[in-house]
Amino acid sequence: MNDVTLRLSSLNKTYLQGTPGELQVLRGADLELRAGEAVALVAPSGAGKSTLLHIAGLLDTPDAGGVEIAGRNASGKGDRTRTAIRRQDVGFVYQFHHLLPEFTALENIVLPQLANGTSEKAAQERSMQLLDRVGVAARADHRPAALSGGEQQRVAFCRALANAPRVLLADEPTGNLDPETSDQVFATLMALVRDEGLSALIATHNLELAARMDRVLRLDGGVLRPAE
Ligand SMILES: Nc1ncnc2c1ncn2[C@@H]1O[C@H](COP(=O)(O)OP(=O)(O)OP(=O)(O)O)[C@@H](O)[C@H]1O
Repeated sequence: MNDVTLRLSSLNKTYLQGTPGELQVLRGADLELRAGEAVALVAPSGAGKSTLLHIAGLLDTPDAGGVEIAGRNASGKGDRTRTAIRRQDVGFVYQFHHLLPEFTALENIVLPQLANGTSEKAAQERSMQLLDRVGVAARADHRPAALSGGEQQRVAFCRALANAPRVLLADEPTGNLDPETSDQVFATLMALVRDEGLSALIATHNLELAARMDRVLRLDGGVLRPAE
């Protein structure tokens, strides 16, 4: 059985910049993320973590190499296919919550489900279950500005998982929180990842958090290697 939910093969990415010209960020990066596995991605600032996550989540394209998500090959596919794969099987979490400010916490989680064809009733139920799991159900009707930083990030996790993706990609998901809140919110994220049987690739500068995951990979010189 093929239980690889995210496969990155020989990814290359070069940015064209003014001076000195070209910057090669990825030089043959490979990754196999298995079902239910949480993997930390560590690297110095500017090494290419966000680039790798954007390519893995089909928000950007590599110059060469392949991306396969939940058994579907996205390489060389058009925007419609890539968007469909992304909507169904990829959830994103960023350092900042990026919730829509004019909608409530609940609505922020319901909306991506409606966009994916889920009925309003089912979307509401799933959203309330997720909010309950992260301990923010009592704040369902609050807008993001009326939530604490930790609560905002918990709601952002729920939104990322709204459509029950197979793969979660997170870029410094607790990087904007104070250490104590970061610790608690990270524990909530890991519990969600485990409950949902997700595969997660989580970029972090925090080596203590990285050590709580199943594996730690370092992005170094444009390739991924197991961290020492
Ligand atoms: N669109 C772009 N055009 C040109 N250069 C870019 C572009 N996006 C990123 N870069 C450069 O590529 C390198 C890698 O950027 P990236 O954001 O992937 O790094 P990162 O490891 O996520 O960094 P950080 O930890 O600081 O967020 C950086 O030197 C950055 O300046």
